[in-house]
Amino acid sequence: MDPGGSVESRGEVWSVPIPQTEHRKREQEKLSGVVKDVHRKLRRKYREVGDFEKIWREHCEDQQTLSEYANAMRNLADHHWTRKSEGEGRIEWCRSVCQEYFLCGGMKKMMEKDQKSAAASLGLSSGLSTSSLSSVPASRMGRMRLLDVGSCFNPFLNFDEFLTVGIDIVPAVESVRKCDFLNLQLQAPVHLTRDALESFLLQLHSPIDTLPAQLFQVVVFSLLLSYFPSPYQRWICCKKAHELLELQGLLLIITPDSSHQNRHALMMRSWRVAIESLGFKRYKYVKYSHMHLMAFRKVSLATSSDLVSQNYPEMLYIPQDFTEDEEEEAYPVHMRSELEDERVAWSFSELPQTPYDSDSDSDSGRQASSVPAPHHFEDPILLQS
Ligand SMILES: C[S@@+](CC[C@H](N)C(=O)[O-])C[C@H]1O[C@@H](n2cnc3c(N)ncnc32)[C@H](O)[C@@H]1O
Repeated sequence: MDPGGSVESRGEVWSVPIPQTEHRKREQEKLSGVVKDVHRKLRRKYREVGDFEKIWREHCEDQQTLSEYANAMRNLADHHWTRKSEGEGRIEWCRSVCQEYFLCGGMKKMMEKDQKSAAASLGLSSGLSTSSLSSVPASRMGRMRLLDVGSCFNPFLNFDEFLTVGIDIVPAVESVRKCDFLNLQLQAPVHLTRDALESFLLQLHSPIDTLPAQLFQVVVFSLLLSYFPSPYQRWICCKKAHELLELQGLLLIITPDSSHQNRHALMMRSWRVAIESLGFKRYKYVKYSHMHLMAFRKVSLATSSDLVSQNYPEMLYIPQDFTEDEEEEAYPVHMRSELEDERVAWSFSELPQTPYDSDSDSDSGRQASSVPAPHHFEDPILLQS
C-alpha cells in the first residue's frame, strides 16, 4: 500500500481511505486552524481598535499565543509540507530566482536592459559594452547574504549558496534569531570586506534590535505580509527591506491567494506600484495555485519623493482587509463582492499606468516561468486564510 492510500492487487488499483491519511488530514487542519486563528484575531482587533501599534505591542507580549503559533508552523513544516513539496515549493522558487539572478547572469542582463531604456528615453544610443557593467563572477561572489524575515523554522539554512540570517518574533528553531522586524532600527551602512561581513552576520545573536543598512543581497518575505492586519505595517516592512538591501539586491515576496491568477490582478498591480515607488523594479512574477510569488530588484537608493500624498501604504491591501465577520473570513477570496472590486478598482484608477506583467523578463504566469514548474503541493487549508 502506498502512503496515499492506493492498494494494488492483480493489476487493479483502488483508492481506499486509510485511517493514517484521514488522521494526517485532520491534524493538518487543526494546525492550520491555529495559524489562521492568530491572523483572524489580529485583523478583528485591528478593525475594532484601529491602533495597530497598540495591537502589535499586545500581540508580541502574548507569549502563549505566539508559541502555539510557532509550534503549529514548525509541525506543519516538519510533518506536512516537507515530503509533499520537495524541491517545488515557495522556498525552491526563491532559491532558483537567486541562482538565476546572481549566479547565471540575470542581474547583468537586467542592468543592460535598464541602461538601454535610459539611453532610449534620452534619444541616445546606449553605446553599451557589456564589459562596462560591473558583474562579479559566480566563483568570486561568495555566499549570497539572505535575510529571511518571519523565518519560523529557517527553511533556507540548508542551502550552501546562502549565508542565511533567519529572524522571527518567535523563532521555532534555535538557529532563527529573535527580532521584531517592524521595530528593527537601522544604522548607517558599514563598509567591510566580504569576509568581514560574513563574520559579522555569523556572530549575530538574539535578540536583534539594530542592523546596518545595505547589508544583504536578498530579503525574503515568505507568507509574512498577510500576517499583519494593517497595510501600513506591510509598507514599513517593504521600506525596511529596501534599506537593508544593497543596490541590485532582491526582495522576494510570497503572499497567499488561492484564487485564479486574474481574480486579484488589480491588487497585484497596486502592490507593484507601491513597492516600485520605494526604489524597486519588478523582476519576476508567478502565480501558483495558492500564492503569488514576486521578485523585486533594488534599482535605486532613493525612494519616490511623494510617498505620502500618493497613499502608497494603502495600496498594499489584501482581500482579508475587507472582510468583516468570521464567516466571510474563512472564504475571503470567494466572498468579496464585485461591488467591492469595483470600489477598489475605482480608487486605483488614477495610478500610473504600469502594465500588469509587462516586464518581459518576468514570468507572468506559470507557463512563462524559467524556474521549475510549480506543483500544487502547498497547504491549501493554511493558504486560504
Ligand atoms: C505564516 S508564517 C511563515 C513562515 C515561513 N516564512 C514560511 O514561509 O513558511 C509567518 C511568520 O512571520 C513571523 N512574523 C510575524 N511578524 C513578524 C515580525 N514583525 N518580525 C519578524 N517575524 C514576524 C511569525 O512569527 C511567523 O513565524
